[in-house]
Amino acid sequence: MTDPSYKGQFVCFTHPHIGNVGVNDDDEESEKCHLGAIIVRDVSIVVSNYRSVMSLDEYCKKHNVLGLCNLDTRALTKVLRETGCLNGVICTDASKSDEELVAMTKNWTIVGKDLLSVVSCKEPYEWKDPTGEEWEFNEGAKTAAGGKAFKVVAYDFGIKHNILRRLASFGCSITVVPADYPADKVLALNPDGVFFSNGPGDPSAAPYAVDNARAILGKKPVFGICMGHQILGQAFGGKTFKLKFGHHGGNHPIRYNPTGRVEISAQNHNFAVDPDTLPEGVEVTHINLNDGTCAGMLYPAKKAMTIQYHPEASPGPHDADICFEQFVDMMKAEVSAPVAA
Ligand SMILES: NC(=O)CC[C@H](N)C(=O)O
Repeated sequence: MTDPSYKGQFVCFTHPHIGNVGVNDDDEESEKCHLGAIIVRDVSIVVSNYRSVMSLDEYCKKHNVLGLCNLDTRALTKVLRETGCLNGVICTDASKSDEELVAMTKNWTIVGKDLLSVVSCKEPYEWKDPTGEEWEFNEGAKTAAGGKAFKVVAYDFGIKHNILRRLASFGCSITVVPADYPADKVLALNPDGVFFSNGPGDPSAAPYAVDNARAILGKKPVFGICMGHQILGQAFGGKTFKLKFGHHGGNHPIRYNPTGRVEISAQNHNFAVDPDTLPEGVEVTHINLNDGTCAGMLYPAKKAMTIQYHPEASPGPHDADICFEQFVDMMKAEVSAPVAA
Protein backbone atom coordinates (compact mmCIF):
# COMPACT_ATOMS: atom_id res chain seq x y z
CA MET A 1 0.00 0.00 0.00
CA THR A 2 2.87 2.40 0.73
CA ASP A 3 4.99 1.47 -2.31
CA PRO A 4 4.86 4.68 -4.42
CA SER A 5 5.06 2.55 -7.59
CA TYR A 6 1.38 1.71 -7.00
CA LYS A 7 0.36 5.38 -7.29
CA GLY A 8 -3.31 5.59 -8.30
CA GLN A 9 -3.78 1.85 -8.88
CA PHE A 10 -6.54 -0.36 -7.51
CA VAL A 11 -5.05 -3.46 -5.89
CA CYS A 12 -7.27 -6.53 -5.63
CA PHE A 13 -6.02 -9.22 -3.25
CA THR A 14 -6.67 -12.83 -4.27
CA HIS A 15 -6.20 -14.07 -0.73
CA PRO A 16 -9.72 -14.02 0.74
CA HIS A 17 -8.85 -12.82 4.24
CA ILE A 18 -6.81 -9.62 4.59
CA GLY A 19 -5.81 -7.51 7.57
CA ASN A 20 -5.48 -10.09 10.36
CA VAL A 21 -1.99 -8.84 11.31
CA GLY A 22 -3.08 -5.20 11.30
CA VAL A 23 -0.90 -2.27 10.30
CA ASN A 24 2.35 -1.02 11.84
CA ASP A 25 4.36 2.13 11.19
CA ASP A 26 7.74 0.41 10.78
CA ASP A 27 6.77 -1.48 7.64
CA GLU A 28 5.74 1.63 5.72
CA GLU A 29 7.74 1.93 2.50
CA SER A 30 7.11 5.68 2.12
CA GLU A 31 5.30 8.48 3.93
CA LYS A 32 1.81 7.52 2.77
CA CYS A 33 -0.49 5.09 1.00
CA HIS A 34 -0.41 5.54 -2.77
CA LEU A 35 -3.17 3.16 -3.84
CA GLY A 36 -6.25 4.46 -5.61
CA ALA A 37 -8.17 1.75 -3.74
CA ILE A 38 -7.69 -1.54 -1.93
CA ILE A 39 -10.13 -4.33 -2.81
CA VAL A 40 -10.52 -7.36 -0.53
CA ARG A 41 -12.96 -10.22 -0.05
CA ASP A 42 -13.06 -10.25 3.72
CA VAL A 43 -11.41 -7.63 5.90
CA SER A 44 -10.41 -9.04 9.26
CA ILE A 45 -12.20 -7.49 12.21
CA VAL A 46 -9.79 -9.21 14.60
CA VAL A 47 -6.21 -7.93 14.58
CA SER A 48 -3.49 -10.00 16.18
CA ASN A 49 0.17 -9.08 15.94
CA TYR A 50 2.60 -7.63 18.49
CA ARG A 51 3.68 -4.89 16.04
CA SER A 52 0.20 -3.80 15.03
CA VAL A 53 -0.88 -0.28 15.94
CA MET A 54 -4.23 -0.23 14.14
CA SER A 55 -6.53 -2.30 11.95
CA LEU A 56 -6.56 -2.08 8.14
CA ASP A 57 -10.00 -0.50 8.33
CA GLU A 58 -8.76 2.18 10.75
CA TYR A 59 -5.69 2.78 8.56
CA CYS A 60 -7.84 3.32 5.45
CA LYS A 61 -10.11 5.73 7.29
CA LYS A 62 -7.21 7.65 8.86
CA HIS A 63 -5.37 8.02 5.53
CA ASN A 64 -8.45 8.56 3.40
CA VAL A 65 -7.82 5.42 1.34
CA LEU A 66 -10.75 4.01 -0.58
CA GLY A 67 -11.38 0.43 0.56
CA LEU A 68 -13.84 -2.08 -0.89
CA CYS A 69 -14.66 -5.31 0.91
CA ASN A 70 -17.16 -8.15 0.57
CA LEU A 71 -16.43 -8.28 -3.15
CA ASP A 72 -15.87 -11.64 -4.84
CA THR A 73 -12.20 -11.00 -5.59
CA ARG A 74 -11.69 -14.46 -7.12
CA ALA A 75 -14.43 -13.73 -9.69
CA LEU A 76 -12.73 -10.39 -10.48
CA THR A 77 -9.39 -12.20 -10.79
CA LYS A 78 -10.90 -14.64 -13.29
CA VAL A 79 -11.92 -11.67 -15.45
CA LEU A 80 -8.52 -9.99 -15.12
CA ARG A 81 -6.64 -13.15 -16.03
CA GLU A 82 -8.40 -13.12 -19.41
CA THR A 83 -8.41 -9.40 -20.13
CA GLY A 84 -5.17 -8.38 -18.46
CA CYS A 85 -5.07 -5.32 -16.24
CA LEU A 86 -8.19 -3.10 -16.66
CA ASN A 87 -9.07 0.50 -15.92
CA GLY A 88 -11.65 0.83 -13.20
CA VAL A 89 -13.75 3.41 -11.43
CA ILE A 90 -15.14 3.26 -7.91
CA CYS A 91 -17.80 5.84 -7.24
CA THR A 92 -19.92 6.84 -4.24
CA ASP A 93 -21.98 9.40 -6.17
CA ALA A 94 -25.28 7.67 -7.02
CA SER A 95 -26.26 10.44 -9.46
CA LYS A 96 -23.63 9.26 -11.98
CA SER A 97 -25.02 6.94 -14.66
CA ASP A 98 -23.35 3.66 -15.60
CA GLU A 99 -22.58 5.14 -19.04
CA GLU A 100 -20.82 8.12 -17.47
CA LEU A 101 -18.73 5.83 -15.26
CA VAL A 102 -17.79 3.55 -18.16
CA ALA A 103 -16.82 6.63 -20.20
CA MET A 104 -14.56 7.77 -17.33
CA THR A 105 -12.65 4.49 -17.37
CA LYS A 106 -12.42 4.44 -21.17
CA ASN A 107 -11.03 7.97 -21.31
CA TRP A 108 -8.23 7.24 -18.88
CA THR A 109 -4.88 5.63 -19.62
CA ILE A 110 -1.68 5.08 -17.67
CA VAL A 111 0.36 5.28 -20.90
CA GLY A 112 2.15 8.59 -21.30
CA LYS A 113 1.49 9.88 -17.75
CA ASP A 114 4.52 11.14 -15.85
CA LEU A 115 3.88 10.04 -12.27
CA LEU A 116 7.56 10.16 -11.22
CA SER A 117 7.51 13.90 -10.63
CA VAL A 118 4.29 13.47 -8.60
CA VAL A 119 5.72 11.03 -6.02
CA SER A 120 9.38 12.13 -5.99
CA CYS A 121 10.93 14.16 -3.16
CA LYS A 122 11.18 17.88 -3.93
CA GLU A 123 14.60 18.49 -2.32
CA PRO A 124 17.69 16.29 -1.89
CA TYR A 125 18.14 14.55 1.47
CA GLU A 126 20.59 12.16 3.13
CA TRP A 127 19.78 8.55 4.17
CA LYS A 128 21.98 6.56 6.56
CA ASP A 129 19.70 4.04 8.36
CA PRO A 130 20.49 0.38 7.61
CA THR A 131 18.14 -2.55 8.20
CA GLY A 132 17.56 -2.82 11.97
CA GLU A 133 19.78 -5.32 13.86
CA GLU A 134 16.91 -7.69 14.70
CA TRP A 135 15.82 -7.88 11.05
CA GLU A 136 19.24 -8.18 9.36
CA PHE A 137 19.29 -11.55 7.60
CA ASN A 138 22.54 -11.19 5.64
CA GLU A 139 25.59 -11.47 7.89
CA GLY A 140 27.87 -10.57 4.97
CA ALA A 141 26.21 -7.21 4.24
CA LYS A 142 28.20 -5.24 6.80
CA THR A 143 31.60 -6.40 5.55
CA ALA A 144 30.81 -6.49 1.79
CA ALA A 145 32.24 -3.02 1.16
CA GLY A 146 35.51 -3.93 2.92
CA GLY A 147 35.24 -1.05 5.37
CA LYS A 148 34.78 1.62 2.70
CA ALA A 149 31.69 3.88 2.86
CA PHE A 150 30.54 4.17 -0.74
CA LYS A 151 28.81 7.41 -1.61
CA VAL A 152 25.69 6.76 -3.70
CA VAL A 153 23.35 9.30 -5.28
CA ALA A 154 19.87 7.80 -5.59
CA TYR A 155 17.30 9.15 -8.02
CA ASP A 156 13.92 9.17 -6.25
CA PHE A 157 11.28 8.13 -8.77
CA GLY A 158 9.15 6.91 -5.82
CA ILE A 159 11.86 5.10 -3.85
CA LYS A 160 10.97 2.45 -1.29
CA HIS A 161 12.58 2.88 2.12
CA ASN A 162 13.86 -0.67 2.17
CA ILE A 163 16.00 -0.05 -0.93
CA LEU A 164 17.69 2.76 0.99
CA ARG A 165 18.04 0.52 4.07
CA ARG A 166 19.61 -2.32 2.06
CA LEU A 167 22.06 0.09 0.38
CA ALA A 168 22.95 1.46 3.83
CA SER A 169 23.34 -2.08 5.22
CA PHE A 170 25.90 -2.71 2.50
CA GLY A 171 27.91 0.30 3.68
CA CYS A 172 26.57 3.03 1.38
CA SER A 173 25.81 6.57 2.45
CA ILE A 174 23.09 7.90 0.22
CA THR A 175 22.05 11.28 -1.11
CA VAL A 176 18.50 11.00 -2.44
CA VAL A 177 17.70 13.49 -5.21
CA PRO A 178 14.45 14.46 -7.00
CA ALA A 179 13.44 12.63 -10.20
CA ASP A 180 14.44 15.55 -12.45
CA TYR A 181 17.73 16.41 -10.70
CA PRO A 182 20.17 17.35 -13.48
CA ALA A 183 22.89 14.81 -14.30
CA ASP A 184 25.68 17.41 -14.08
CA LYS A 185 24.67 18.24 -10.50
CA VAL A 186 24.70 14.52 -9.64
CA LEU A 187 28.18 14.13 -11.16
CA ALA A 188 29.34 17.27 -9.33
CA LEU A 189 28.63 15.42 -6.05
CA ASN A 190 31.28 12.94 -7.21
CA PRO A 191 29.51 9.78 -6.01
CA ASP A 192 31.00 6.28 -6.20
CA GLY A 193 27.80 5.10 -7.87
CA VAL A 194 24.36 6.28 -8.98
CA PHE A 195 21.13 4.44 -8.23
CA PHE A 196 17.86 4.71 -10.22
CA SER A 197 14.82 3.77 -8.14
CA ASN A 198 11.46 2.09 -8.63
CA GLY A 199 8.55 4.35 -9.51
CA PRO A 200 4.99 4.50 -10.87
CA GLY A 201 3.59 4.65 -14.37
CA ASP A 202 4.94 4.62 -17.90
CA PRO A 203 8.76 4.83 -18.24
CA SER A 204 8.35 6.55 -21.63
CA ALA A 205 6.55 9.46 -19.97
CA ALA A 206 9.66 10.79 -18.24
CA PRO A 207 12.17 11.54 -21.03
CA TYR A 208 14.08 13.88 -18.69
CA ALA A 209 14.95 10.84 -16.51
CA VAL A 210 16.25 8.94 -19.56
CA ASP A 211 18.34 11.96 -20.65
CA ASN A 212 19.90 12.24 -17.18
CA ALA A 213 20.61 8.50 -17.10
CA ARG A 214 22.25 8.71 -20.55
CA ALA A 215 24.45 11.59 -19.35
CA ILE A 216 25.61 9.56 -16.32
CA LEU A 217 26.13 6.21 -18.12
CA GLY A 218 29.79 5.39 -18.56
CA LYS A 219 30.88 8.01 -16.03
CA LYS A 220 29.84 6.19 -12.81
CA PRO A 221 28.76 2.62 -11.98
CA VAL A 222 24.97 2.56 -12.00
CA PHE A 223 22.24 0.28 -10.65
CA GLY A 224 18.52 0.46 -11.49
CA ILE A 225 15.57 -1.30 -9.89
CA CYS A 226 12.19 -1.65 -11.61
CA MET A 227 11.40 1.82 -13.04
CA GLY A 228 15.17 2.40 -12.78
CA HIS A 229 15.72 -0.75 -14.88
CA GLN A 230 13.26 0.55 -17.51
CA ILE A 231 14.76 4.07 -17.56
CA LEU A 232 18.26 2.62 -17.94
CA GLY A 233 16.97 0.21 -20.63
CA GLN A 234 15.87 3.25 -22.61
CA ALA A 235 19.12 5.08 -21.89
CA PHE A 236 20.98 2.03 -23.31
CA GLY A 237 18.97 2.58 -26.52
CA GLY A 238 16.20 0.00 -25.90
CA LYS A 239 12.42 0.35 -25.83
CA THR A 240 9.80 -0.42 -23.17
CA PHE A 241 6.24 -1.67 -23.65
CA LYS A 242 3.15 -2.32 -21.52
CA LEU A 243 2.64 -5.96 -20.52
CA LYS A 244 -0.79 -7.55 -20.88
CA PHE A 245 -0.27 -9.04 -17.45
CA GLY A 246 1.84 -7.04 -15.06
CA HIS A 247 3.82 -8.89 -12.41
CA HIS A 248 2.65 -8.34 -8.85
CA GLY A 249 3.18 -10.02 -5.50
CA GLY A 250 5.82 -12.08 -3.77
CA ASN A 251 6.22 -15.36 -5.61
CA HIS A 252 7.77 -14.98 -9.08
CA PRO A 253 10.56 -17.31 -10.26
CA ILE A 254 13.57 -15.66 -11.92
CA ARG A 255 16.52 -17.35 -13.59
CA TYR A 256 19.92 -15.68 -13.26
CA ASN A 257 21.43 -16.69 -16.59
CA PRO A 258 25.16 -16.56 -15.73
CA THR A 259 24.77 -19.37 -13.14
CA GLY A 260 21.32 -20.83 -13.86
CA ARG A 261 20.33 -20.11 -10.24
CA VAL A 262 16.60 -19.66 -9.78
CA GLU A 263 15.39 -17.17 -7.20
CA ILE A 264 11.90 -16.40 -5.95
CA SER A 265 11.18 -12.70 -6.12
CA ALA A 266 8.78 -9.91 -5.15
CA GLN A 267 7.45 -7.98 -8.14
CA ASN A 268 5.39 -4.93 -9.02
CA HIS A 269 5.45 -3.70 -12.59
CA ASN A 270 3.21 -3.30 -15.64
CA PHE A 271 5.87 -2.32 -18.20
CA ALA A 272 8.93 -4.22 -19.44
CA VAL A 273 12.07 -3.74 -21.54
CA ASP A 274 11.94 -5.32 -25.00
CA PRO A 275 15.22 -7.29 -25.22
CA ASP A 276 15.16 -7.26 -29.05
CA THR A 277 15.63 -3.49 -29.03
CA LEU A 278 18.78 -3.53 -26.88
CA PRO A 279 22.12 -2.65 -28.50
CA GLU A 280 25.07 -5.01 -28.74
CA GLY A 281 27.00 -5.21 -25.48
CA VAL A 282 23.91 -5.33 -23.24
CA GLU A 283 23.39 -8.77 -21.71
CA VAL A 284 19.99 -9.96 -20.49
CA THR A 285 21.08 -11.53 -17.19
CA HIS A 286 17.71 -12.34 -15.61
CA ILE A 287 14.59 -13.94 -17.09
CA ASN A 288 11.12 -14.11 -15.58
CA LEU A 289 10.31 -17.82 -15.80
CA ASN A 290 6.53 -17.27 -15.83
CA ASP A 291 6.46 -15.43 -19.15
CA GLY A 292 10.06 -15.27 -20.38
CA THR A 293 10.30 -11.47 -20.13
CA CYS A 294 13.54 -9.57 -19.47
CA ALA A 295 14.06 -9.23 -15.73
CA GLY A 296 17.61 -7.89 -15.49
CA MET A 297 20.47 -6.51 -17.60
CA LEU A 298 24.18 -5.94 -17.43
CA TYR A 299 26.07 -3.49 -19.63
CA PRO A 300 29.67 -4.30 -18.68
CA ALA A 301 31.24 -1.58 -20.86
CA LYS A 302 29.23 1.05 -18.94
CA LYS A 303 29.36 -0.68 -15.52
CA ALA A 304 25.57 -0.70 -15.42
CA MET A 305 23.31 -3.34 -13.86
CA THR A 306 19.54 -3.44 -13.63
CA ILE A 307 16.80 -5.57 -12.04
CA GLN A 308 13.13 -5.45 -13.05
CA TYR A 309 11.85 -6.70 -9.70
CA HIS A 310 12.45 -6.05 -6.00
CA PRO A 311 15.67 -7.36 -4.42
CA GLU A 312 14.86 -5.28 -1.33
CA ALA A 313 11.60 -7.27 -1.00
CA SER A 314 9.69 -5.70 1.91
CA PRO A 315 7.58 -7.63 1.76
CA GLY A 316 8.87 -10.72 -0.01
CA PRO A 317 11.69 -13.25 -0.22
CA HIS A 318 15.34 -12.23 0.24
CA ASP A 319 16.78 -14.37 -2.58
CA ALA A 320 17.82 -11.38 -4.70
CA ASP A 321 19.58 -9.43 -1.93
CA ILE A 322 22.86 -10.35 -3.66
CA CYS A 323 22.15 -7.57 -6.22
CA PHE A 324 23.16 -4.95 -3.66
CA GLU A 325 26.45 -6.74 -3.15
CA GLN A 326 27.01 -6.86 -6.93
CA PHE A 327 26.50 -3.08 -7.07
CA VAL A 328 29.00 -2.60 -4.23
CA ASP A 329 31.42 -4.87 -6.13
CA MET A 330 31.06 -2.68 -9.23
CA MET A 331 31.88 0.41 -7.15
CA LYS A 332 34.84 -1.41 -5.57
CA ALA A 333 36.17 -2.37 -9.02
CA GLU A 334 35.77 1.23 -10.14
CA VAL A 335 38.19 2.38 -7.45
CA SER A 336 40.91 0.26 -9.08
CA ALA A 337 39.79 0.51 -12.75
CA PRO A 338 37.68 3.60 -13.58
CA VAL A 339 35.19 3.34 -16.46
CA ALA A 340 36.13 5.21 -19.61
CA ALA A 341 34.02 8.35 -20.01
N1 LIG B 1 7.82 -0.94 -9.27
C1 LIG B 1 8.15 -0.18 -10.29
O1 LIG B 1 9.13 0.55 -10.29
C2 LIG B 1 7.20 -0.19 -11.45
C3 LIG B 1 7.81 0.33 -12.72
C4 LIG B 1 6.78 0.81 -13.74
N2 LIG B 1 5.98 1.84 -13.15
C5 LIG B 1 5.91 -0.34 -14.21
O2 LIG B 1 4.76 -0.39 -13.88
O3 LIG B 1 6.38 -1.19 -14.93
